Amino acid sequence: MVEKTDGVTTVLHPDICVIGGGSAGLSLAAGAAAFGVPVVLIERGRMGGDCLNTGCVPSKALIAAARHAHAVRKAAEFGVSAGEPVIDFEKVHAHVRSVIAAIAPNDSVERFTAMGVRVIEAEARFVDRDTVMAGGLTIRARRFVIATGSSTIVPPIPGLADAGYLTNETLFDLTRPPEHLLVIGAGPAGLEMAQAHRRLGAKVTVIDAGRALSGEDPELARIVLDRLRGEGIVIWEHALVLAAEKTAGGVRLQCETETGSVTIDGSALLLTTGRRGNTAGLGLEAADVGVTANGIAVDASLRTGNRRVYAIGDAAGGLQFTHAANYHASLVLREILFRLPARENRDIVPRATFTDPEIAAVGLGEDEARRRYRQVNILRWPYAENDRAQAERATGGLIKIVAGRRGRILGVTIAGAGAAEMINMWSMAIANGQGLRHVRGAVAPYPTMTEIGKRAVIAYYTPLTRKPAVRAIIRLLRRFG
Ligand SMILES: Cc1cc2nc3c(=O)[nH]c(=O)nc-3n(C[C@H](O)[C@H](O)[C@H](O)COP(=O)(O)OP(=O)(O)OC[C@H]3O[C@@H](n4cnc5c(N)ncnc54)[C@H](O)[C@@H]3O)c2cc1C
Ligand SMILES: NC(=O)c1ccc[n+]([C@@H]2O[C@H](COP(=O)([O-])OP(=O)(O)OC[C@H]3O[C@@H](n4cnc5c(N)ncnc54)[C@H](O)[C@@H]3O)[C@@H](O)[C@H]2O)c1
Repeated sequence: MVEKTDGVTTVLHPDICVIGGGSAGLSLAAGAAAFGVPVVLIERGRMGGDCLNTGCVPSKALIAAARHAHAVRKAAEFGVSAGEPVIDFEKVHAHVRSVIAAIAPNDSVERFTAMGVRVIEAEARFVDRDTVMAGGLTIRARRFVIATGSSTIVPPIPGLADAGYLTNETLFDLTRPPEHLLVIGAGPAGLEMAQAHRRLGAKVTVIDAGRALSGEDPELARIVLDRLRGEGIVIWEHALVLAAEKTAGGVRLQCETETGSVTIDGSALLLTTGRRGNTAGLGLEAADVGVTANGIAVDASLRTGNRRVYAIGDAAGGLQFTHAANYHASLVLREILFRLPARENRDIVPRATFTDPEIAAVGLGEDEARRRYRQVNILRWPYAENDRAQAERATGGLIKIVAGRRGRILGVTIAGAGAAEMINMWSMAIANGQGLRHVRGAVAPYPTMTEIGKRAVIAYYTPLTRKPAVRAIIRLLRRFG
C-alpha cells in the first residue's frame, strides 16, 4: 500500500477502505486481503461489531442457557426427575462472556493484521468524495465500503429517557435477572430475549404496536406465539405505549390496547423496536452519499450515490442479519475485484428466529407469491406426523412450502424444532432454482425432522397415483410379467 508522509499527515492509498469492523466489514476486508489487495479497515469500537459483542453471539449463548433450564423443567415428561432448576444468573452471565471470548480471536486486530489488513482503531469520517480521515490518518482509497452497522430505534414515547431502558448494548451486562422484564417490540430480537429471560426465571411482558412476528407468515408465527404464551409470557399485540415513567420498583408503562387502557409495572425495560443504519458523524454529505429513513441509500448493487462508495450490512438499511452482511460483502468484493456486476437477491437470503420453537423462512411467503405469480401451490406437513418429532416430544410445528408452476420452489417457512437448520436445504434449492422433484429425489435419513419437508412434497405428488393415465401405464406394464 502506498503511504506518504508530508511531515504533518500520513496519507494511505489502499485499493479498498472499509469503515466498520463488524460482520460485514470483516468479511469484506478478509476477502480482499485473501486476494492480496491492499485494504484498510477502520473500527471505532470493538472488533466483531454487534454480532459478536451485543447481538447474535451473546443472545444465542443466553438462549442456550435458557434451553437447558427448560430441559430440566421438562425432563419429567421423559421419565427423568430433575425438579425446578437452580439458576445462578451470574454464572449464566459468565457463560455468555466466555462464549464471546472464545470467538473474539477470530475477529481480532491481531488476526486481521496478520492477514495483511491495515487496521486503524479510530472513528472514520469522510472529508470529501475520495477521502476519509481516521485517527489522524488520511485515507484516499480507490473504493470505500461503509459497514457501520445499526442501532436500536428509540421510539418517541414521553418519559422514556427518564424511565431508563436497556437495549442490546446493555442487556448482556446484567448480572442479576430482572424480576419483571418489559419488552417493547415483538420482532425476532424481542421474542428471543423474552423467552430466554422467562426460562431463566423472570416474569416477562411484551408489547407491540402491531402484530407480533409481523415479518412471518401468520399461520406459522401463531405456533411460536402460542408456545411463548404457554410458557407464561404475556404478549400484547396492537398496543400503543403512550408514556413511560420511572417508579421505585423500576418502570411503568401506560398502554392503549385493543381492550382499553392498561398500566404495566416492570423492574426493567428492554427496547427491541427495530434498528436503523448508523450514519451520524460519518460526513456523508461531504462524500455525496445519501441516506434514507433506514440507513444509507444504495441501489441493488449496494452502491451509494457516489460511485466509489458502497454500503453493506445493517448500514444499508435492508436485510439485517449476519449472513446477509457476509452475502453483501461477497457481492461487493466480486464487483470491486472482478468488475462482475453485483445484484442483491433477497429471495435467496434465509432468516431464522431462535425462539423455541424456531421459525425460519426463505424466499416468498404465500401472499407475496400470489401477488407475483398466477399459479401458486401450497404444501403443508405437520411435525406431529414425523416419528422423530414424536420421539423428541417436539410435535408442535409445521412446514409450509410455496411452489409455483411445475413445482418450482418459491418459498418455505418452517415453525418447529430445528427449523433454522432445516431451512438450509430449502435455501440451497431456491438459490439454485430447483423444484419439488429435486427434493422428492433426495433421500433423507430416518428418523430426522428433515423428512417433514420431504413428506410435504410426496403428498403433493400423491394425486398422481390416482391418475387414470398413470394407472393405465402400470396395467400395461404388468402384462409383461
Ligand atoms: C440482539 C440481536 C440478536 C441478533 N441475532 C442475530 C442472529 O441470530 N442471526 C443473524 O444473522 N443476525 C442477528 N442479529 C443481527 C446481526 O447482529 C447484524 O445483522 C450484524 O451484526 C450486522 O453486521 P454489520 O457488520 O453490518 O454491523 P455491526 O456488526 O454493527 O458492525 C458495525 C461496526 O462499525 C463500527 N462503526 C460504526 N461507525 C463507525 C465509524 N464512523 N468509524 C469506525 N467504525 C464505525 C461499529 O463500532 C461496529 O463495530 C442480531 C442483532 C441483535 C441486536
Ligand atoms: N435471529 C435473528 O436473525 C435476529 C435476532 C434479533 C435481531 N435480528 C435482526 O435485528 C433487526 C432488529 O430486530 P428487532 O426485532 O428489533 O426489529 P423488528 O423490526 O423485526 O421488530 C420491531 C418490532 O417493534 C415494534 N415496535 C416498533 N416501535 C414500537 C413502539 N413504539 N411500540 C410498540 N412496538 C413497537 C414493531 O411493530 C415491530 O414488531 C431485525 O432486522 C432482525 O432481522 C435478527
